[in-house]
Amino acid sequence: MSAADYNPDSDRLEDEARARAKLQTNTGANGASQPVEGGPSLAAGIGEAQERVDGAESEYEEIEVDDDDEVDDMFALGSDDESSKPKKKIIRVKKGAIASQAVSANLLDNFDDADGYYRINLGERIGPEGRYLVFANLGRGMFSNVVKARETIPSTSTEPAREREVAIKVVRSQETMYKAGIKEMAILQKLASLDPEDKRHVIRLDSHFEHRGHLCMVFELLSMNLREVVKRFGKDVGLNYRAVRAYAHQMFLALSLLRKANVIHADIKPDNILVNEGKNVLKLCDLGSASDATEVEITPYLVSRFYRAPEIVLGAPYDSAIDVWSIGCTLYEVATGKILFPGRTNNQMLLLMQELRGRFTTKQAKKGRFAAQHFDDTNNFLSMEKDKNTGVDVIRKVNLQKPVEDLRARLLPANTAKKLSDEELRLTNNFIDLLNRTLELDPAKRITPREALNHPFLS
Ligand SMILES: Nc1ncnc2c1ncn2[C@@H]1O[C@H](COP(=O)(O)OP(=O)(O)OP(=O)(O)O)[C@@H](O)[C@H]1O
Repeated sequence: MSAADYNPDSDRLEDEARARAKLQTNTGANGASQPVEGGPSLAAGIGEAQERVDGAESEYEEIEVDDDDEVDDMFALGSDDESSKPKKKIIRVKKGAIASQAVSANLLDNFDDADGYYRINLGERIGPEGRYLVFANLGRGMFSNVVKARETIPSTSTEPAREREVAIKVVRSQETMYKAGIKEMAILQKLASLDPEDKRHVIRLDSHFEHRGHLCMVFELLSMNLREVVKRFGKDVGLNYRAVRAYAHQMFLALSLLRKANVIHADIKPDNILVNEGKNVLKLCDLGSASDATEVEITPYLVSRFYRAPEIVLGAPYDSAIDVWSIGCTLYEVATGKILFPGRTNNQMLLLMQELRGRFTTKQAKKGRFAAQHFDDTNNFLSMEKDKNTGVDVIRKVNLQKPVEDLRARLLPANTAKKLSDEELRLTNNFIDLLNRTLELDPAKRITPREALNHPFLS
């Protein structure tokens, strides 16, 4: 499956299940919608907004914001030309106050939508003393909407006032999400304390505040996520090996930091890896599913499906090796522009994994809590399929002796190999070897981040 065809939104239902499972694990709650305790009432919120407008100075300022209707188009284009840049529009807002259009919209309505997302208006100021001026939307996930804002940093006795751009993750106003956000911040702070010089490629949290019952997390601003990079610069063919190598190196640096901190990310995928404007530096982001390696819970929906390690699907105990598996799937996608295991169900994921990597050992096929759903007593794989003629669900027994797919054949077809220089051939062979080691079905045999950093592809 081409990575460009993949629509992260099509996984929403499973994502909801995943989020619920994860929130239960993280916070002991059931993930049901509940307003944040102590969150402002609608009436109080309107009063506050009105007061700020009435009390503000009469001057207006003109602000350039993204034209909201055009934002999605930026990601739809497969090119990097001028037309792919988001369109801008100028709006007038009260200086230092909430944007007038934001107020009027909110007077008629609640501040949140039905799912607890904050309805942000471009041009709105949020944060202590309206410090952050929101001017673009960056993305929306299960837990939050993320916006781009210009921060005004007040002058000090030694430095004049200045501005910089930041990303703000506005968490949905539900108690469970709020708690998950608090946990995400604690993990980010732990990781930052172990990487004081910011050399390990994990996103930096700058500060946080509350806005109308929403936890707002302020991050360094990056340019786009890796799914968008592949779609724009390597649609269906992937990026060149120099880029793959640089990205792989940085991803394993991030993983080695997580391992040092005893943290499992549990949602690594191209969407959660951001790159800078120059596309030469990446940062691992979205630690909303992360947890301490000592407090893991067995759930078949952890990690987005295409990047989900076999031990999760089988319901076996797992550790930070699940992140290495996800990195393997991500690197394949970056190098080829195609999704490695595009399974529609957990059962199909296991079939695709075995077709490429060979059958599970008897021990693995028996070990996990969910293994009996996928294997019979004699370890035949039970592939759940639809009959091609009748469309009825059927179970096909698969007794796979050897892999039927081959990473080498996919990454180095014979006609390509002949055209490569010795150096290119060496690089490609090393990449195939690294991938094989990240995609070991047995987590105990899977390469560790430290070993990966010393692998010939990266050293
Ligand atoms: N610091 C940042 N700089 C630029 N863009 C960002 C930043 N943080 C997040 N984004 C954008 O917002 C999107 C959603 O962010 P994030 O994954 O952190 O949110 P989420 O609500 O936790 O999502 P999920 O559904 O994956 O849990 C990212 O894929 C990215 O495109």
